[in-house]
Amino acid sequence: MPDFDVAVIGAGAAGLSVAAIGSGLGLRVALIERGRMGGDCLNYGCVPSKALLAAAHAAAEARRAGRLGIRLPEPEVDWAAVRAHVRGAIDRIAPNDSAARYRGMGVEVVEATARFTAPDEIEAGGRRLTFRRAVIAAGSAAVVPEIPGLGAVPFLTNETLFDLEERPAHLLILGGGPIGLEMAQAHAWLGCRVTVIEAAPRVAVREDEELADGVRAALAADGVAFREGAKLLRLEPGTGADRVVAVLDGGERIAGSHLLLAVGRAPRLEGLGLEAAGIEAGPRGIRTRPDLRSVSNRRVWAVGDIADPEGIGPRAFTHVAGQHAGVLVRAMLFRLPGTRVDYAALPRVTYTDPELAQVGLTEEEARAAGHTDLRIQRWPLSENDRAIAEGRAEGLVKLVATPGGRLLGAGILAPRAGDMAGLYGLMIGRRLPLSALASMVLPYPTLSEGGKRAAGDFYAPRLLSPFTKRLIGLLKRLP
Ligand SMILES: Cc1cc2nc3c(=O)[nH]c(=O)nc-3n(C[C@H](O)[C@H](O)[C@H](O)COP(=O)(O)OP(=O)(O)OC[C@H]3O[C@@H](n4cnc5c(N)ncnc54)[C@H](O)[C@@H]3O)c2cc1C
Ligand SMILES: NC(=O)c1ccc[n+]([C@@H]2O[C@H](COP(=O)([O-])OP(=O)(O)OC[C@H]3O[C@@H](n4cnc5c(N)ncnc54)[C@H](O)[C@@H]3O)[C@@H](O)[C@H]2O)c1
Repeated sequence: MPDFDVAVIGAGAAGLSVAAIGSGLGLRVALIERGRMGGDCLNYGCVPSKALLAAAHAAAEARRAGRLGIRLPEPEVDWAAVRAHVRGAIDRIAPNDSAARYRGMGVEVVEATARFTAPDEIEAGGRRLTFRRAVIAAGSAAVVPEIPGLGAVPFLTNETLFDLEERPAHLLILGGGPIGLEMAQAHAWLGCRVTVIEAAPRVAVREDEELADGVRAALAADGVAFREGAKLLRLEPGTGADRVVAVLDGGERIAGSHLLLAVGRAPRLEGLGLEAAGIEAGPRGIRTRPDLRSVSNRRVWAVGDIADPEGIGPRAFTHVAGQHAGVLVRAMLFRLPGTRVDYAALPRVTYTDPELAQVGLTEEEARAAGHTDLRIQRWPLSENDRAIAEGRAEGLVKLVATPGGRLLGAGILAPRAGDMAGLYGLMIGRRLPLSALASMVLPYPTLSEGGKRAAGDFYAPRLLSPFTKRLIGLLKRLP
């Protein structure tokens, strides 16, 4: 008889969900965590980054109130108080993820590093735990790339950025993905000089180009400097307050006070003892089947940032960790056949202002997936009454649909775009046609009307066609 029905490695978003559901279903669950309960999202990711953005946003709102006729003095940024706000947000949520709460649920929380010692055994904190099923939820960590000179300069990652005691005078950010862009805008709004160095031809390179251009323009207006398509040759120690110098191909030298690495994430595979348990993994994570079961050890499953279902690489989001937990419970515990991860309606949001939300496929992704004939429906916020009333009319809703009106993807560039994303996820997931959105009654005036107008436009050519006009001509003669 194994010690545990389920042994979970990692108490981040993914592991916590699995442990809570498992113990709720009456299973004997061990949850092993070597660091802070709550993992990256709570301690070094979503929560501190959104808390910092909220503080920065308040400063930005004060500065731009002038567009509405309200002139305020330049806001004073109290860095220590901003940090206290960020810490306070983490502390407020932490009890939900705490060891005490999970022990109260009946979970055996082991505060130690876990490593497999056999296909059905884990060693943690000097204990050997046998299991019926193991779930690897060890997450991912910031990539520290091999750049000449990196070892000789101080650098930050998401694990150290939010603990900075002093406000950076000039923050150099390597990488223009969601972390780089969110942190660029937050720090610019908080009064730091910011330069983003991006190797790809443009920042937000995975996002729809039209929408990404809008994000870049907004950040540039906030004072963020960009070097796109830049090759960083080496890093050198600087002098005085400028502690880091980035030397680019072409000779440009950019001196900054701090350097943030935001060049992607790597699965935390090291030290897990995967070989001892015969668990296959690659650079993108634990190789699993679409139902998240390891391809090589039937007792083992993987969820969250560390899982690589079908070799497509991780989708590193907290909501994906939650989705994985749901799939795992159906496949591993209820053994429902056909259960699999499905990313067709997956949302992702870059929480800049305006936010960039994408649900399902971008136009480029849809074409790459073999949809050669697409209908692209756009609605600019400059045509949205609420956006105009609020003086925030830069942005766009862009729908990607089949010629028959099936929605494949929706991109939104707008304030709080993420809050509008759910509707499109539901449409794609339930295969609802654009007519469902076009005929929906939405409250006026709201930004969400933009999507309805974009969907309505899809039917406009048919509605206003000569055939319809002839039909109306006939119908009007009826008594
Ligand atoms: C700056 C930043 C901002 C982000 N913002 C967002 C956002 O706004 N929205 C969003 O959806 N996602 C966001 N993310 C992504 C999100 O944080 C991750 O997708 C999510 O945390 C993944 O959860 P996880 O449980 O897979 O891994 P993690 O949260 O990384 O948890 C894994 C846990 O496993 C533990 N562990 C690892 N190895 C071992 C071992 N051998 N033994 C014991 N314990 C171990 C680790 O200590 C860790 O606590 C952000 C990420 C970052 C870095
Ligand atoms: N809002 C959110 O949901 C949110 C926020 C932050 C992070 N995340 C998750 O975390 C993941 C990681 O975020 P990220 O921004 O670190 O990674 P990313 O992989 O999304 O972006 C990294 C960027 O760095 C660039 N890059 C790579 N090497 C470089 C180099 N040597 N020099 C210059 N640029 C280089 C890449 O071209 C890319 O544009 C995201 O993909 C996402 O899944 C989500």
